[in-house]
This record gives sequence, structure tokens and C-alpha cells, in this order.
Amino acid sequence: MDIDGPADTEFAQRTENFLQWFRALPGATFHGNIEIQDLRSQGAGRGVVAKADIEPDTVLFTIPRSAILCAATSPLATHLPSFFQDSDDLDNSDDPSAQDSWTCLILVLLHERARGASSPWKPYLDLLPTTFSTPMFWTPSELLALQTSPLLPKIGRASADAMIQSKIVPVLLAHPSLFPPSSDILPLSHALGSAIMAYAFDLTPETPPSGGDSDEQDGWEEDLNPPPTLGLVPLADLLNADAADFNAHINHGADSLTATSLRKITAGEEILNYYGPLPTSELLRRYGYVTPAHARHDVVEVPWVTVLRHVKAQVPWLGEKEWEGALARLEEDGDDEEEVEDSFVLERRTEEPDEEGRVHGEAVFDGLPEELTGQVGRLLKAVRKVAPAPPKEGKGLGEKGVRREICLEAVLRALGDVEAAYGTSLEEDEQLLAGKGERGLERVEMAVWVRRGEKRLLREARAWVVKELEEVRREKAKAARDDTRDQESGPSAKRRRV
Ligand SMILES: C[S@@+](CC[C@H](N)C(=O)[O-])C[C@H]1O[C@@H](n2cnc3c(N)ncnc32)[C@H](O)[C@@H]1O
Repeated sequence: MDIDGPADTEFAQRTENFLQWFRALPGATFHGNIEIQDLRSQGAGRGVVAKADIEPDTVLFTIPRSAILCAATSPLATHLPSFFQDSDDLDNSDDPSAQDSWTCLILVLLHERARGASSPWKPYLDLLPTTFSTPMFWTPSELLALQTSPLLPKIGRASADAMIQSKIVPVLLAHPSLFPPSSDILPLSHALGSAIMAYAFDLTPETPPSGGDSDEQDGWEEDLNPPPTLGLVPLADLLNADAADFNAHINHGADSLTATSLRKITAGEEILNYYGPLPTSELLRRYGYVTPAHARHDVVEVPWVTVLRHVKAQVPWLGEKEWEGALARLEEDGDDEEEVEDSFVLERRTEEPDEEGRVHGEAVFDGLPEELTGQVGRLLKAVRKVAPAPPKEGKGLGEKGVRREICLEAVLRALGDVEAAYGTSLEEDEQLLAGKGERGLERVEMAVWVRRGEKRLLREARAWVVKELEEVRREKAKAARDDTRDQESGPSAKRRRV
């Protein structure tokens, strides 16, 4: 996001107008030990900072629910009631013109923008950015710098355009009195959608309305909870974040939302929220920045076709027709939980943040996804059924150790392919970022940051697989030695007894 925005005086004036507006809201509170600061020199726009020490569990500010900008509070709902009924239920609708909570909020924002100075949210809306650094707005050559990152297909510019054309434009054309004609509706909707992505909250009540026992997490209990509503929460969305070391939490109460300190905050410290355990790629996609704190959540995707190619290479006695048979069996054999997956997500194991907002320990790669090893295992069992191994293969795929070795070897080679497909090496990317801080990065540098993180994870995954392979091969060699010894010493004791 480009939150550099206007010159200093205008920036400060907007902050001041917003704060005055916020304080005047009935039910709003703003703790005397905090202030909104200009953090543009740190590449972080506005932020909330402690002016004096704050004790743990202190309410930092309160936002009455009536001040939240969403379908429930917007006057648009009274003008267009049919669009706004059950918008959350329509999130999964197949009807291309059906509104969901996302498009409803874009319409709400378009309407408030059209109201100009008469919008009650004007001082708040004046703080929202209008230009963004998220990949949605990158040029094709900037996008190329992402190479083969799994982020690329998730950017979704084309699907956003289609959504705007099918769901937003028809409403605007049908209601010119609510939305004055505009020639720049596509870029405007993109900007508002991006603001929603970086600023909106899922407004979920924290306590189930049934007041039921929190242990009752079965389907019935869940069904009683209303779906979350998407809304813009003034001030709460001025909090910047740190995924590994945050100090505030937003509580969703019945009439208001409150920001509370998770621990003692000392004067000068920034009040920081938690945007969630997002991989760096997702942080960039939604929020337009990168930081080392999210590296522990990085992910890579390994396509099944790549793994399959390397599995096939290790079972050379099987012809194409037999492979087809085995793959058909794999499709048929799986139950609902064992569908044939197209790709697999690799990630590290990492701790959740503690109650004070700190994450401890290193994130480590310590295993392949069970879906991946399970799918290779099921395929190799299917192979045995369509074509037994030739005698020279011995027990072949009948042995668990053999199947595991084939799986690990195939995954190892597939990881090498995934890494090679990026186009530059990890070492080259490290070089490109050497000496660069995490703040004020250019778009291409953020892309390099994302792909470097993914390559680091790929290297860790490969190192883990290599170790596992060594272990499997050690065990195999030991079993072979034991077999030879048994053969040399004649029939086994057990058979002699018989
Ligand atoms: C919810 S807003 C927070 C308020 C924002 N700083 C502003 O001035 O409007 C989220 C945006 O703040 C910025 N941001 C949040 N945490 C950050 C961080 N740790 N470092 C840099 N920028 C951050 C990003 O631009 C992000 O898209």
C-alpha cells in the first residue's frame, strides 16, 4: 500500500480530523497514553504509539459497533434491501449477479464516497489509501520477478475484473441516484477492494450467542453462530502488525470492539496487532509489504504431476497402459478424505503466539504433508495390483521400506524441479537482497524477498528428505545384511524347529 500520501501538513490535518471525529462518537474511548503517529519514515503509514507506559489488560480504545462501516450500518441497505439481505449466505452462491459480503462492502464504500462531505464516515474515509503496492497493481515486468511463486495465480486480477463487471457495474447503472456515473469504475473498485483486503475485519462475535459451553465444538454449536460480516473498523485498522511480537488484541463485544494491551507496553513502543499466521506471499498479496516475521509461515507448493513423473521413473518395469490402470485405481479407491490432490503445500512447524503476543522457538521443517506421502503410497499399492514386479525386483513394492524410499526419492527430485523452475538460484536472490533492510523496498525487491523465502523453505525440505532417505537406506542395507546372514547360516531356527 502506498500510505506515503499527501504532504506533511495535510497528512497531519487528516489525522487530527479523524481523531476528533472518533472521540466524538457516542461510546468511543481513546486512552490518554496513546497517540496516532506519522510512521511514513519507517514505511508504515500511520500507526498508534504509546506516549507513556501502559499496564497489561488496559483498554486502549473502544469502537462502538454503530461506527463500523458495513452492510448493517450503511444507509445503502435501506435503499437496496434486496442486495443486502443475507449477503453472507450468498458468499458461495453460483449466481454471477448475487452479492456477497465483499461486493456489498465495495458498494457501501462507493456510496459513501459518492455522498462526499455528507457521509458520516468522511473523516475516516479520508485516511484510507487510494493507491497500493499489492501485486494486483504491479506491471507485467514487476510480476515476472515473482518467477514461479505460488503467489502468482492467487493475485486474481482477471477474476476481480469479472466480479466488478458482473456484480458492481450492473448495480451502479441501475441506481444512478445512489452512485453518480463514473468513468473510472474499474480502477476505483480495484482500489476499494484492495483497501478492504488490507483494512477490513471479519466481525465475528467472540462468545457464541447460545452462551454454550466452549467445549461444545460440534457441528450443532457451530451452526448456531451467525456468519462473520465484513466491516471497516475505524482506528482498529490503524494498528500496524508484527506476527512474531505484537502487544494488542481486538476483542469483538456485543456493542463495541475494544483494543486491549496483551502485556506491559512502554512509552515509545508501537501498539501492534496480529494479522495472522500468513506466509510472506500472502502478506504481500493482502497488505503490500514484506517482513522477516512472516518467513516462519512461508509455504511452497509441489505439483502432483512432478512427483508422479519421478515415481514413474523409479518403477521402470511398468508400461504406460499399466500406469493408466494404476492411476485409475488410485482415483477409484480413494474415499472422500482421500481425493487425488493436484498439489501439496509444504510448510514448517511453528509455535502459536503466546498470551502476551510473542512467538517462541524456531520454525522447523520436520515432515512432508501426509496427503502427499499417503497419495504416493496408495499409488504404489495400486501399481502392485495392476502389475506384479518382475522376479529380479524381489519383494519390490511389497515392502514398506521400498515404497517409502521411492516416495522420498521422487519428492526429493520434485523439490529440485520446483526450485529450478524459479529461474534464479537461492544464492543469486540472497545476493540481490544483500545489505537491503526490510523497510522501503521496491516492488521487485519484495518479489525477490518472497521467492527467496520459498527457496529457503525448499532447501530445508530437501535437507529433511535427504536425511530421511539416508535413514531408510541404512535400514534397507541392514535388512539385506540380515537376510544374507540368515541364508548363509542355513534354515532359520524357527524353520528347523518345524
Ligand atoms: C490495517 S492498515 C494499518 C494502518 C496503516 N499503517 C495506515 O497508515 O493506514 C495495514 C497497512 O499498514 C501497513 N503495515 C502494517 N504493519 C506494517 C509493518 N509491520 N511494516 C510496514 N507496514 C505495515 C501496510 O501498508 C498494511 O497494508
